[in-house]
Amino acid sequence: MIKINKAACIGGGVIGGGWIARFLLAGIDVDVFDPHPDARRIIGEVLANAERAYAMLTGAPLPKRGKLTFCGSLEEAVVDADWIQESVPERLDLKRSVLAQIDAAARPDALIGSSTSGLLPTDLQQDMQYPERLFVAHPYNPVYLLPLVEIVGGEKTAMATIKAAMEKLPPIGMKGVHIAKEIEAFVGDRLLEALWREALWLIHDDICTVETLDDVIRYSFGLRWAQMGLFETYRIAGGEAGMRHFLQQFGPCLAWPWTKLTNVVDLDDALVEKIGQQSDEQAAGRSIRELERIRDENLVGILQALKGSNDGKGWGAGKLLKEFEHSLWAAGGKTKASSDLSQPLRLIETTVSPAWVDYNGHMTEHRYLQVFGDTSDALLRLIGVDLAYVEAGQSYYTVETHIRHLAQAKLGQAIHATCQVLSVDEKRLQVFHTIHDTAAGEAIATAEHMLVHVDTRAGKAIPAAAGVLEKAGSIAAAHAALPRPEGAGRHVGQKRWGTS
Ligand SMILES: NC(=O)C1=CN([C@@H]2O[C@H](COP(=O)(O)OP(=O)(O)OC[C@H]3O[C@@H](n4cnc5c(N)ncnc54)[C@H](O)[C@@H]3O)[C@@H](O)[C@H]2O)C=CC1
Ligand SMILES: C[N+](C)(C)CC(=O)CC(=O)[O-]
Repeated sequence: MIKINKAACIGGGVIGGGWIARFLLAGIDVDVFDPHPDARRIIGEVLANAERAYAMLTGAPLPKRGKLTFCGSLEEAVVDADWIQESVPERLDLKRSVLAQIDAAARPDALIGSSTSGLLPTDLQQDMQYPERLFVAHPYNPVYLLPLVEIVGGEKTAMATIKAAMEKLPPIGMKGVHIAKEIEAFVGDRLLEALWREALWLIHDDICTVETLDDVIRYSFGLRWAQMGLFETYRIAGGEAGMRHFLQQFGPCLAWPWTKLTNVVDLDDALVEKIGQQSDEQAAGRSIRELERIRDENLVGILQALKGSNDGKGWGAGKLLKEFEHSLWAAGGKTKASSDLSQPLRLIETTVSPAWVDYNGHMTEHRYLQVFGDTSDALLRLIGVDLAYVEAGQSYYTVETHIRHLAQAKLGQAIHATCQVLSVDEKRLQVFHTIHDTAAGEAIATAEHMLVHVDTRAGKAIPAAAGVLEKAGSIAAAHAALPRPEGAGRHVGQKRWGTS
């Protein structure tokens, strides 16, 4: 994969801030220029929310966060970047002059993406000396969670630029779609604008309030659209007769006066105030950052559900997340545990995600096994059982587990897991893991596992490779000096009634 080495973000508002978080969390250094006096605070808050979301999104080993530098000038920010993302306000004159400035200061081979929601790249590249490297990279808010980027070239954009831009998105967890012809608002915003236009008329005409309108979306087709688009959904809606039948049945309605799509509502003061008031009521006092956190939790839950769909192969944005995690394991999966073997190894740091919480309001039991499983995986990578080892046909399988629940883990709580290796021989690895409350340090749960080394193709136990045994053996030898964990070797016991 062709990676971005250094990014520059010009404009760090809603969208620029999202790009900054996306790059930094993918391990890329980012230089930022935004003259807004509160730029550092705003970007800091967006980044904090993004980090919170990523802690819930994935247990895969994220690279070390990139370095964030605020620059005093645009020129300073772009000078050594290989991807420059312009996200200044949506005004053609402003964008043109900013892009000309970027063009003059950037490396000749730098890619220059514009976040514009609808301006034509041909218009944006007018004042550039090297317009062949300019393209639209239109993202969706929040940029750090939603993977799509519409890539649109202008008349002077080189095909090599489009190709390079498309290739650089998967390593940061994003999906580029190349829009074949430039058109104002591209594809996504054309669709959103049609919906928005209609929505504004429905509020204007007092057909419903903003809350009712939003309920209509989020309780119905909004749920559908996260996993299948318009056409796949309508194919199913055509029943066994499929898409052709659907078009025959519902196509004629398009000629009926069901929409006001071609009329533009007058956003006069009265309508702005009406929508503003209804929106304030709907928000019920929640701040934008609070709303962002709720949105992010929901998006994380949806992405995780999609990752597990389709017989575990993943579906849509969930499949992309699965592939992204696979690349993270392959690249950074070499667990960086402390070399201090005089303590149990601290292997997993995570946060209790909303999708992990059950009807009792705390982390549900199978998620403990997930964290313990991740801890075993981290240990395995540490001793050399990485993706290459597994793909070559050998691995460890867990054959026995005993979990104890000692305290509760609540939503959003930071937790970490440690591992003490109890014993190792040619085929077996016995480990004792503990999940801790990171703030208080107390143990929340423990798990003892027996793992057996297998030939995965033959499906039988075989000795592990010499290098693996050597690494596991040295950890086990050091851990033998530690006190045997309280709870090791326990089974599920039951006191008899009436005995003390
Ligand atoms: N807000 C959204 O939902 C989406 C916006 N976009 C596009 O992203 C771009 C930015 O929009 P937002 O982030 O929403 O706007 P915003 O108003 O939140 O942020 C714009 C930022 O640009 C900064 N800025 C202004 N002049 C500048 C200059 N000369 N150099 C550097 N920084 C400068 C401002 O201080 C501000 O922080 C627009 O082109 C917009 O169409 C794209 C997708 C979604
Ligand atoms: C409102 N908007 C046109 C700026 C929206 C977008 O461009 C995409 C999005 O995130 O909805």
